[in-house]
Amino acid sequence: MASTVNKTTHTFDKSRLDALLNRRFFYAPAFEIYGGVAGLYDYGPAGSTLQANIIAEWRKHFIIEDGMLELDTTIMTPSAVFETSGHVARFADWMVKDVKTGDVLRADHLVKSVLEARLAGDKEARGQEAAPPTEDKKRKKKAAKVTVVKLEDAVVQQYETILAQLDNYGGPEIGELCRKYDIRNPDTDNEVGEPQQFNLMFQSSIGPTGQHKGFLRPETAQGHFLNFNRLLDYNNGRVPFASAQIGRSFRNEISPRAGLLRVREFTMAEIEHFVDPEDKSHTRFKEVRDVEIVALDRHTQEAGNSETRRITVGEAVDKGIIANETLGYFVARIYQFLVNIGIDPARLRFRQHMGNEMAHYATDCWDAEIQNTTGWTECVGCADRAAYDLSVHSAKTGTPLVVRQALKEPIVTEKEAAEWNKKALGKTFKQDAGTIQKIVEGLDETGLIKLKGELSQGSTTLKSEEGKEFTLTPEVLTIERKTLKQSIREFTPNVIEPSFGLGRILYCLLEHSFWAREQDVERGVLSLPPLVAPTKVLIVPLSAREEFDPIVAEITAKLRRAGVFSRIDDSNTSIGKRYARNDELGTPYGLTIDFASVQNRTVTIRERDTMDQRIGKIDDVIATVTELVFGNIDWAEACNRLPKYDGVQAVE
Ligand SMILES: Nc1ncnc2c1ncn2[C@@H]1O[C@H](COP(=O)(O)OP(=O)(O)OP(=O)(O)O)[C@@H](O)[C@H]1O
Repeated sequence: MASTVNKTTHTFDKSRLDALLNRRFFYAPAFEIYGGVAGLYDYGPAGSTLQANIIAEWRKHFIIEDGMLELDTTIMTPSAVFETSGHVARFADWMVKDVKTGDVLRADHLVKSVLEARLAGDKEARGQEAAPPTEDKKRKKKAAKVTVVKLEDAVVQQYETILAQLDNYGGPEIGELCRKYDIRNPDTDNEVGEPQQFNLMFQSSIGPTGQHKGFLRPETAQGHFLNFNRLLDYNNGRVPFASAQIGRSFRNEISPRAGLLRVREFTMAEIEHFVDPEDKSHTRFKEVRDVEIVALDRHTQEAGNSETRRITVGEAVDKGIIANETLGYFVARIYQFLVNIGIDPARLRFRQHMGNEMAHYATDCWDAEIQNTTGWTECVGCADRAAYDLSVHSAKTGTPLVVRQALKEPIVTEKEAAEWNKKALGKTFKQDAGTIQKIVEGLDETGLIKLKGELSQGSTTLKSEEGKEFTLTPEVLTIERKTLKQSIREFTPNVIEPSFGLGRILYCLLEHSFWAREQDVERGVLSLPPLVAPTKVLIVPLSAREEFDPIVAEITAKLRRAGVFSRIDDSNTSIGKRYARNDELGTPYGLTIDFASVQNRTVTIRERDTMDQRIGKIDDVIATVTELVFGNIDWAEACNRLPKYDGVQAVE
């Protein structure tokens, strides 16, 4: 970590952060000069590099560390794929319409915002917020239409229970809540109609005829499943293995109003870990057993509250709170990744899905939620999807998507088996022969024993699905007990899926990193860790005089060779202003080049958060800053190596 600095006195101000992100072009509404489109954003240089650095760390942390197989599959997907996966029927959210204006709102979000606003109004009425409201609180209050009204205790309790269980409700239940609690459109105060489902996929057509329906994918997962056989082959036919993909996804969100937290086009990073359904242990689980997370489990929420507990991943798996080791392994690795890139661990929790919230086929699901000014937001989903996806694609296409495993010890079993006299079968039953064989193949052990008994008495009668009857004799069919040796085990693997939304993570990281110095509240500082900061080192020559050029060139080249991304700021403003500008960009270190640099070959290094400055010989400072950037040392260690700069001294 770079430094310790007291940022606690600073009150977070979202409007200042938004202004900074816009001013420094981290991101901005797309097509702005055409009026923009809700839920579409462009990233500028700082935002793009920040995202690229988060992705680079993601690749290192997951793909390289666990030898995952990387994929890049298509976005445009034929309709059949999403019909089979269930997206065409079920990838939908509930929306409600304002009965007078026709404005469309996402139903669960409406209930949440209205009830939260009422609870905030109640809290204020009860005088629990003694401190005078800050600008930010006033702004939020206005946006959420908070009116200060004290509620009955029982009503407060009901609202809290509803909010804890909101993700568990379907459309009809949400409709009932709207009526029961008089939930209206906050913008107009009009009533809203019954919730209706709205499919979130963007539809398109492939080719000029318009006959081949397609969709822009709403997640990258299907590309992994459809390539399963090739991936399995690439992995020498063995499971477990994981595939990973980083790419764009598209969702036609109902009313995206939360900046990067809810957009219509975004970058996802997804892992599909294929595992034997009978053995979901993980060989590296012991390495993460002691990782402690804040967990909000299913039972707590279903009982109507939101109390969390600290628990190690090891204990959670041992007690069956997290379903299996592989899921636990990923929960821990997700925690480590998010904290490494700078997410505040005090504002990170893992929330388990409730029964109704989870897809019907999933066995367990945990969301990494990050707290920000809008509340707790799911940023990573981590689900055990069982064998659902591979099974449905296999059934639809007739392509087996299975693992065949040679058994160490063959399994020997005794079974009743049908023995056909094919000639007699064909002669007697002609075109019905196939149907008859199918009926017998479909019988279980008990059915075959029954048949055997009947045949031993002379004949048996079978009935087809259509109700046609066939009488069989021992001349056509006999049932015999046989010893069978099975040396191959065939199974459909289960899938554990961690799914990351990079925009949500990036935005929460910006919120967690943002603060302002007491002496300069107008400007902000982004305390991004060097690992992800867009620029690692700012090179600041005292002025644009030519005599500094050779040293600037030398330092730039040496940093480049060391793999440290730097930028030069030789603009015509004071050094203080140049540093302030780069504090806003999150640049962790600055090197100042002045006349002493030319005379004595010294430079000063400044740390962003403390503004502490140290001085040293050029090569020593470059070596130190390189180690700082790569996280090998912290600022305290840098201070041991380099003396404090008091503004005048030179270094021998
Ligand atoms: N509209 C969106 N904008 C930005 N990121 C998104 C959006 N929808 C999903 N994501 C990201 O993709 C990840 C995986 O998607 P998933 O389908 O689990 O989300 P979800 O449960 O549909 O999210 P929500 O309930 O918030 O709509 C999420 O954890 C999130 O980070």
